[in-house]
Amino acid sequence: MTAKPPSPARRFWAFVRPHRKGLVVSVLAFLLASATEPLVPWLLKFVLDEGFTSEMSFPIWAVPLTLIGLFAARGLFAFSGAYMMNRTASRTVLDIRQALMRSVIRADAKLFSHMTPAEAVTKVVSNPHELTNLMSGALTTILRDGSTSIVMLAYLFYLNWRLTLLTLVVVPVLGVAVRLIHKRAKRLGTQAYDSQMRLVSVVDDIARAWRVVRTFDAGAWEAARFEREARHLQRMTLKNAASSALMSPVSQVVASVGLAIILTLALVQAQQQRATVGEFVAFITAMLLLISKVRHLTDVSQPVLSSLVVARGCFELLDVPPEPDGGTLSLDQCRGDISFDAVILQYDGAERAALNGFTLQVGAGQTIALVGASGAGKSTIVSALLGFVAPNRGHITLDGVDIQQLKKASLRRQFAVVSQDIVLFDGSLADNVIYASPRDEARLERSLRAANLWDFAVSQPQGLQTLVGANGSRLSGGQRQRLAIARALYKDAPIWVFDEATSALDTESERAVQQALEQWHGRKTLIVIAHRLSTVRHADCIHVLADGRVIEQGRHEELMALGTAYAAMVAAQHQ
Ligand SMILES: Nc1ncnc2c1ncn2[C@@H]1O[C@H](COP(=O)(O)OP(=O)(O)OP(=O)(O)O)[C@@H](O)[C@H]1O
Repeated sequence: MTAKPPSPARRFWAFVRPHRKGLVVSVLAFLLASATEPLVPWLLKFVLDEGFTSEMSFPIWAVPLTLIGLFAARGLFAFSGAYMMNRTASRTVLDIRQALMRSVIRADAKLFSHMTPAEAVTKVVSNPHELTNLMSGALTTILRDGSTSIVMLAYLFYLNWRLTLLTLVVVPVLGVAVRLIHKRAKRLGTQAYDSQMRLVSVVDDIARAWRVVRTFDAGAWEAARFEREARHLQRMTLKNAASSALMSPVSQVVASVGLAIILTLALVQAQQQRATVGEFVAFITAMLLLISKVRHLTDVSQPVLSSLVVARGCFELLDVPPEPDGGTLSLDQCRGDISFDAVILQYDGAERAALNGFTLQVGAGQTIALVGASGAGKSTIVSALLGFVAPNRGHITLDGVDIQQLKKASLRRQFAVVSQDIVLFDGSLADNVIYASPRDEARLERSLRAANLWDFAVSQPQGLQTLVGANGSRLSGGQRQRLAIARALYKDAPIWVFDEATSALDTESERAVQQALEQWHGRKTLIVIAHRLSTVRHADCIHVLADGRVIEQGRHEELMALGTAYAAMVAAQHQ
């Protein structure tokens, strides 16, 4: 059983804690700023009392100087309080964002099957800011009105401790009412948060698939889908706000009960000649002031509640289990011998195994091809090789070592992969090739030339610094693929995997890439997956897959001579 995660408030505090010194300074500055407030009327009273007599006990210039000094001190304290509060808040936001991002980067791949990219953006970028803003706003109110409330309460005790103590009987009643409202507000707040995440995903879909939306003339349909979700969110937000807004009237009614009790008791006391009218008036005035301050304090509960809901939502990411690190062994640079031994692999929830007794031997430096109908299991082989999915049975080895014994990072270092769905980053051509490696101009040129993209790159006005747009939107399909190929080549890993990597290339580009790859033949292990069979005819061995296992294997000429599955596929493509 997994341990229950700490409450959102506790977690938030854990992020604020390292910056608590700044918070304390901010609180002190705010308190000092509010302590200067009574000094202004005091100064006026002093000037009026002392200054308008025949003998002044202070020089005239001292008055404007003290007044300006007082305001300057107040300004300084208020500024320092606000600055330190913002400093603490912004540093806390930074820490939360970093922790959330680390968690996403390390997360088990399952996370990405249910969290959309836009949800991740909201949780990592917006939520920490929103949460911290709400909390610091609430804290400022608590400091301002809380300190005055404490002073008022002390004054009330001083005036009449018995009556004050009696007033406090309403506190538990107020507590119960607040608890009930909180429970409802928390439930509604969570529903509103979930609804907001769904809305974010709808926007993500529409923005990402804008071409499809327009091609299918689905604008109205998407607008309706958006409106449904947006209206739901609006209703939930309103319900939540209404529920929180109940707090103020409920607390006032409860407070009025307290006030009624006091009034009655005070009148009874007065009847018995135990209190003067003056004392009574002073007491009631202080009490009314206290009630108004307490009302402000109860208003704070809404932002605090909302922030806890937001905190729960984004801190969920911290609980996502990280991807297991794999084994303990580390490989520096493997030779590139790969073997699959009777591997059975079935995805969670799938009806049948994607790999069903799959066996494969690849010698270091060989070029092998995997061909077969769609869904035969070719990409699953790549995922298994990279440790994204684990076999249910059988073994996969790299240079004779079971990959389960290797650390994931060490395993993945051995591969450069160009996958079916090209992913490019919103940077320049060069950034996309170098990606996360040290920059080496000669290697960059070599990779771009090998991918047949060099001429295009240097013909651009910005050259290698040409921006490719979001996910390479400014490039053609073939250019995107060639850029991904260049990135894989730049990585200079011992094993290259090209999963339908040249499907969008014209014949000339494809031939150029193939010729470039041939130069590495014998030095790199190359696994090519292709539907276009002309791409793989020169491979050292072609493995034909069906239903998760190899049904025939051999060189192109051998398989053609066999005249079975492969030959039939070739014939079909020549029709
Ligand atoms: N994440 C997944 N969860 C469940 N089933 C999956 C998952 N990925 C793939 N499959 C299933 O596993 C089988 C093999 O899929 P795989 O992607 O390996 O096929 P493929 O040979 O690469 O196909 P294609 O040529 O179309 O890319 C398919 O039946 C597919 O539906």
